[in-house]
Amino acid sequence: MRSSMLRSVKSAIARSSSAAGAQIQRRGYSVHSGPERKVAVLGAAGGIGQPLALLMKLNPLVSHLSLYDIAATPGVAADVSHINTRSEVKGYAGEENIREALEGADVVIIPAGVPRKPGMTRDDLFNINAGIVKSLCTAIAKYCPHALVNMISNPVNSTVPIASEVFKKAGTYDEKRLFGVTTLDVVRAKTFYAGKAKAPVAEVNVPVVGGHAGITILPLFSQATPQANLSAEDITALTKRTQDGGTEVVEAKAGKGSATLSMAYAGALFADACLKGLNGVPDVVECSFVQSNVTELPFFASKVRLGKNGVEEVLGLGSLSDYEKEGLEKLKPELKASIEKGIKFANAN
Ligand SMILES: NC(=O)c1ccc[n+]([C@@H]2O[C@H](COP(=O)([O-])OP(=O)(O)OC[C@H]3O[C@@H](n4cnc5c(N)ncnc54)[C@H](O)[C@@H]3O)[C@@H](O)[C@H]2O)c1
Ligand SMILES: O=C(O)C[C@H](O)C(=O)O
Repeated sequence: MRSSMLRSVKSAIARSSSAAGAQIQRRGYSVHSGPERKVAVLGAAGGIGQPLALLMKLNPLVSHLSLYDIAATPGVAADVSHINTRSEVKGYAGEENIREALEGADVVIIPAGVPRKPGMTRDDLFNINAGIVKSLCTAIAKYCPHALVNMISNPVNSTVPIASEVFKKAGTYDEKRLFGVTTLDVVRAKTFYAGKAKAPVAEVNVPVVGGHAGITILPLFSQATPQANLSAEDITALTKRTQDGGTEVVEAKAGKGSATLSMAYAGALFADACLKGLNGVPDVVECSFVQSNVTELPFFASKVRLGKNGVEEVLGLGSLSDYEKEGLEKLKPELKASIEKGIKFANAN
């Protein structure tokens, strides 16, 4: 009697843990734990940093989670560390601790820096965030030069070029290891398209190319799947909404910052893809702002195949509609200027 009860309890536990595994898979996380991987989040006490720390703690691919900020990280780390998942969590506060925070990191995610307020552009953040990114990348070059760097801090169109120049100066630059995180643009494009096309959102795919600010964000709805017969007006409205998605959130938050929760989700998805690539999972493809030959611009967001060394292949744009071709030509001058601004800053300071 007792042993049959024990058997039914055991099978109930097995059923519920496989259901939990299936749920994790549905959320887009891997269920396999894989080799030891250290992930560092710089800016971990912030609006993005905290939920991102939570999501990375839930990721079974992470064995060590390092949470760094100029202050307040011990509290975030203590809190997150109580979650009963694989990774060991450590919090580091202050520049004197950045070495330990970074040493051994496989992936470094950077959401450090100030967010926008209503009426500001991302470029208005340049004066503060450029210096923050430069100092953090100087530390990365010293303490974990082989890590994959996921740059979230805005303006991404300039902070990625800044990082590349810092790494070049330090002699550690590897274009395969530097990524501007544009996943939130893809997440938004998928959500908005699914709504308009009345398609199941989990099945929708939309590549987003270009950069990460206003018209430099170019969603390619002509390549969206599943295909839907949307009118030109619908495509224009969807494009505009994707390009203005960040501003929509900034205005709704009315002075209390920009997207944090959706960004943490997007940042966690992109970091998960980087980890899968490092672990040798085949065919991991995400859009990202990387060094590129896809256009004449030195950096450009497009689909990228991720592998054991970071970028394995930068994929081309595929065929574009006339509307998208026009958008591509329009975005180039702005994106070029933002890239040059970043390079100039890094070399002058
Ligand atoms: N790429 C994207 O799609 C995307 C999306 C949303 C936000 N962002 C950008 O992410 C950045 C952060 O946004 P947030 O809402 O989390 O801001 P926040 O102000 O809430 O948090 C930023 C954190 O960075 C920390 N910080 C500042 N200087 C630092 C330094 N030198 N070293 C380590 N940490 C430092 C702050 O202490 C703070 O905890 C902003 O620049 C924002 O524009 C990018
Ligand atoms: O819009 C912002 O300032 C933050 C971020 O770049 C976003 O797209 O939400």
